[in-house]
Order: sequence, then structure tokens, then C-alpha cells
Amino acid sequence: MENWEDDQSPVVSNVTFGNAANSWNSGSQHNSFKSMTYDEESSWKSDSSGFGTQGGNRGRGSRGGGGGFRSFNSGYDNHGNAEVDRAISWNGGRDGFIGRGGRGRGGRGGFRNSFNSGDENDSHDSFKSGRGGRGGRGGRGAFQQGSDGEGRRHLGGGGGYRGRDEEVFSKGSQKGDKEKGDGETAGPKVNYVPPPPPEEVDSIFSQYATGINFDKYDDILVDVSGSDPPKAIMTFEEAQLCETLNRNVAKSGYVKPTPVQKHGIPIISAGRDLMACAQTGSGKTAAFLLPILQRLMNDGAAASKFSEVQEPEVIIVAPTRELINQIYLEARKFAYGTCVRPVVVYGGTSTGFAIREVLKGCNVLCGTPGRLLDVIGRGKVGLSKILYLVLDEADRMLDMGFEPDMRKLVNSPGMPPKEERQTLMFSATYPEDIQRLAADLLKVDYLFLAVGVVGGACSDVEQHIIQVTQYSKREQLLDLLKATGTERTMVFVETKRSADFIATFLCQEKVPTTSIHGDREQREREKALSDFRTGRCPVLVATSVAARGLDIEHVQHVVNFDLPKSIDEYVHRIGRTGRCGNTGKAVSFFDPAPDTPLARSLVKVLSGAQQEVPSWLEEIAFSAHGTTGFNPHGNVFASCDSRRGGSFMKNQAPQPPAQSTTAEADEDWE
Ligand SMILES: Nc1ncnc2c1ncn2[C@@H]1O[C@H](COP(=O)(O)OP(=O)(O)OP(=O)(O)O)[C@@H](O)[C@H]1O
Repeated sequence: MENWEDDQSPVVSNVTFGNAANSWNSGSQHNSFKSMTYDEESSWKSDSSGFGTQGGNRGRGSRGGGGGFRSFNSGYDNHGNAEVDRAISWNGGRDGFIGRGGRGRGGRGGFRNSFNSGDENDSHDSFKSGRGGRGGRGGRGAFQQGSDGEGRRHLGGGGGYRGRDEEVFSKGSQKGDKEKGDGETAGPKVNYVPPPPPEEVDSIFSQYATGINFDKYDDILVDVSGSDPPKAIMTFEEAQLCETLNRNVAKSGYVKPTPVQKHGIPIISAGRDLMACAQTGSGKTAAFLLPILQRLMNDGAAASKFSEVQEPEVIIVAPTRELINQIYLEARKFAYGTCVRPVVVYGGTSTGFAIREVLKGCNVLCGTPGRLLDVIGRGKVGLSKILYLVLDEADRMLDMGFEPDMRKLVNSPGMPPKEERQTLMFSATYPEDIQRLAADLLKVDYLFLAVGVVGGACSDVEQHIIQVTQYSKREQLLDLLKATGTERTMVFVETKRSADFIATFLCQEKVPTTSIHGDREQREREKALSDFRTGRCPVLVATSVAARGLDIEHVQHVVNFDLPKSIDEYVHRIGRTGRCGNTGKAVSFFDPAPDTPLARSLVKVLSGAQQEVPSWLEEIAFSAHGTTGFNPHGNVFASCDSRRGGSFMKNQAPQPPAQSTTAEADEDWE
């Protein structure tokens, strides 16, 4: 049996972490949690005990088995996944999954169960604990197994495997020796199999309604630099898509192309390499997918069929799991009814499952870098037929976090050299140093497409900056959310720990909230996103892992509870609202102590998007002017193609080399 095959089954009886697990997580103990208070539907309305504030009996699951809190859950979902509510593990004291071994320690425990959903099936009483849930420091946490009254296996899944080492080594070249080679770092195999994508036509083509400002896209200045650019198209008919693609475009509700599509589609169709920059939410995904799919149709791409080695024509990479999944769903939508088969692979899911999906047939392989390299490294994907390499969020893909992976990818055996493939890069931001790096992967005559100001914020987002002190933030957030009511709001914070903390706080204040960050299991991340999408939890507290690309309808508000370190990150974050011609609102808490270095860039972004600039912010920006190091990475936004030689921030102190813009050095992006 090949290495990747041994995680085909969700049964994990051979996986053990921490010794203490079984001792407290027997089936019967499982039942004992039934008595705990948890009103599943109205969990966020429950009293504070429901949030586990009483939880965390000290030291249970100790002696190296601290991760034991994860055993609250049981059974499997419809996809054969272990039904694990790791809620408690992430909210109830992160220590529990840091997996250091040693004694258990009291955690806050449990509150997550009471606000963050429980499980899809929700029939497992084990979820319904409103208390308890303790993060033990012990062990690599508490994989549990047993059976409940119905004979199902249950496992307290995964506790602890995302240990501290993994966080550190989970990104890019930093994976180092810890990399196990399965797209995950050292630790147990990940058994999570994501739910299958929708099959119903209505769901596949569910649309994001365009907003009142959609037609204003036409007024944005567009600049194409490089030699001999092809003429822009004005309509989708001019794109000369085949009948099926045209039908899919129409079914998606697209009537007229956005500027990045008007210019990008003919550039790609003409076979040119492209670095494209257009504001958030303005349709970059379709700008690359449609011409690529058309080429595959023209070439008569081989219908996908099973083979031990797949040779896709297209590779698309993006920095986060949720984003690459979204791109995959878009590809699947536009390819509907054709023989082109897109497949997605990303971390946090079963490698065996991913490989089996690839082997069924794969024309368009979408992936996060680590998992992609893993699948390629296992010899399951040959690269010699690659026609297109697409980097979405290209500036992120080429910063210090991912650049080594990108280099590995382009230097992988069989990958056609840049002269023989088409390389396409898309983002809303392109720091100049990254542009120069990016040029390395592109043909010399690549075109640079700028829709509006490179790195500029979407002008459909009303931006407000409020001066605060660190200790007033929580109350201000609460006031804000009370005013917005049930409107969908993303609240960005800087660290995973604060994401947990703020989510807990909001739940205690009876605001239905969920959260997404790199310490959460993939199943939890997807559940959180789905709860947010459906409105079950209209507030999503997120780290920067959710800053880029996510296209969630009805997000009316973005709150920067903590401002990011980089202005580019700010632009992406606030771009989760005001998409596709809709309007949105972003409120940012500015605490002068940590945020002063961002002041000047903020002023520029605000004024560039015709927003009111508070006079106090101008003053701070002015007094910060000239200080060295005020402008950390990301604050350079070029007004144009770097080949023309310049950003409009030329007077800045020299910039540090491109580096990861992640909120936390250890954020798990992929
Ligand atoms: N021509 C169009 N007509 C109508 N809707 C469109 C059109 N093009 C794209 N959309 C929709 O607009 C939304 C935003 O598109 P997309 O996610 O591709 O934006 P983006 O530019 O990639 O944003 P980001 O920079 O945040 O990644 C999507 O829901 C998409 O389906």
C-alpha cells in the first residue's frame, strides 16, 4: 500500500496521542456530557456558564493527555469524517493543542461549543457541553476512540497535532525537516474529507448580485503597459467563448465584463503573460478562468479519466485553503457541462482523498502551495503538459512566506520553462519589490495591467478610522455590533489568541459569533465560514487568514479591531465588503501606540479612495513622516508597472526585503 493510501479510512484506531486519552473519553463518559447545559439553537443567548467560563476543571486529562478535551465529540459525518467538535480545543485554552507533554492545566474551556455551532448533525450530545473542555498542556492531544451507545466510533480527533512546531514550520520554506511530506507537518494523518461540492445547478451557479455601483467600474482608469497589448473587449460576446462557456457565464449572472475582464481576457487569449492588478471584488477570478477554459476547449483538452499519473494543463495556486476552494468552485462552475475537470488540493484535509480526486482526472489543478508540491512530489501529477500557471494573490504568493514554494514549483521536474508556459498573476496589491521578484517568473514581454491605482482600496467601501485606546476597543466593538444588528460583519484581529478571545467575549455578550484562524482544524474553519455565509453566525472574527480573496455575499461591514501591520493587508481586509459594485463599510480602530507606523499609508489609501481623512490622523501621519522604519513592508504601493521605474512613495526610507505579511509569524495559511 502506498503511503498516501493509509489514510483513506477515517478510522484512526492506530493513532494515539497522549496516554491519558482513553481514560476519560470512553463512550460512557461521552454520555456523561449530555447533562451539560447547551442550548444548541440559541447557544449564544445562554448565560455565561454556557460559554464555559466555569469550564476547565483543572488538570483533567493530565499526564500528557491534556488534549483530552477534544473527545467531547463523536461519530462521523456524512463524508466519513470523524465528527469532532474541536471547539473547546481552540477556544478553551490553546495550550491544549500545543502538545508539549506534561501536566494538564486548567483552561477556559468549553465556550466554543456554546456559540460555534456544534456539528452538522448536531445530534451528538457530546457537543452540547456548555462547560468543561479543558486544554491540557499534555501530550499531542487526545485522539480518542471508543464507541457510543449506537456503536459508532468516536474520536476526539486531532487534538494536539497542530503543535507549536507545526505552526512554525507550516509555511513555505520554513517547513524544514518537520515536513512530513504529506502536505501536513509532523503529526497524525489528517482524515478530514471536505464535503462534496454542490451538484444542483442552482447552487453551482448561485450568484453574487451586482450592486448599484457596478457600472461605475467603467469609469476607472486602466493602464496596460508592455509592448503591443491586444485590444480590450467590451462584451462577453467579443471574448469568443464557446457556447457552453457563454451559457455558464450567463447562468452566473454576468452580463457585462468588468474592466479587469475586458482587458485581461484578450491579453490571456493572445498568449501573453500577465501581471494584473485590480481592486478587490472586481472579478479577477473570471478574468483568468474564462480565457484559460476557452483555450482548453479550443485545444480539445482530453476528457478527464482515471490514470495513476495525471497531467493537468493548468495549475492555480492561492495562499489559503478557503480561497483556493473558492477558486476551484468558480472553475467548476465555468467548466460545467464541458469535459474539463478541475480538482482542488489543500492542507488540513486527507491527502489520500486529495490524491484519489486528482487521479480520477484533472485538467485544472487548484492548490495551496504545500499540498500541491506534495502531490507533485509523490509523482501523482506530471507537469509536462502545463500550459498555464496562475498565481492568485500573487504578491502574497511571492513574499517571503511562499516564495520558496513558488520557486520549487516552477523548478519542479517537468514544469515547462517560463518561455513555454503562460504565467498569470493577479492581485489587488503589488508592492514594487514583489513586482520585481514576480518578473522573474514571467516572460520578458509580459503585460502589466493596472485597473485604478495599484494597491488602492475599493472606493465602494466607506472607510472610517476611529481613534481608540487598547482598553476601549472591546466596548467600542460591542457598540458597533449592536448598531449593525444582524448585518454580516467580519472582525479582523491580529492574533489567533485574540480571535478566540474576542469571539468568546462577543458570545458572552450574546452576539452570535464564529471565528476562523490558523489554529482551527480545517473542518472547523469550513464550518465557521459556512455558518457565516448562511448568516447563522453573522459575525466572523478572523485573523488575516481570511483577509484575501474570500467572496462572501452580504458582508456589509468589516471591522479592523486591530489594524494590520501592512497597508496592503488593510486593503485586502476591507475588500471583503463592497464587492462587485455593492457598497460596504469598514471601521478601523486606530490605537496610536501600535498603529502610528501605518498612519501615512492609511491617509494615502483613504484619500486615494475619496474618503474623509480625520484631521487627527493627518497630524499623526505628518509627525510620523520621516521617521525611519515607519513604512514596513507593504507600504510601498506602486502607481504603475515597476518597469516604468517607480512608486509614488519614492521618498521613503529603503524598504526591507519582501516578507510575509501574516499577522502572526506562525499563522497557518495553507
Ligand atoms: N462580469 C461580472 N458580472 C457580474 N458579477 C461578476 C462579474 N465578474 C465577477 N463577478 C462576481 O463578482 C464577485 C467578485 O469577483 P472575484 O471574487 O473574482 O473578485 P476579485 O477581484 O478576485 O476579488 P479579490 O481581490 O478580493 O480576490 C464574485 O461573486 C463574482 O462572481
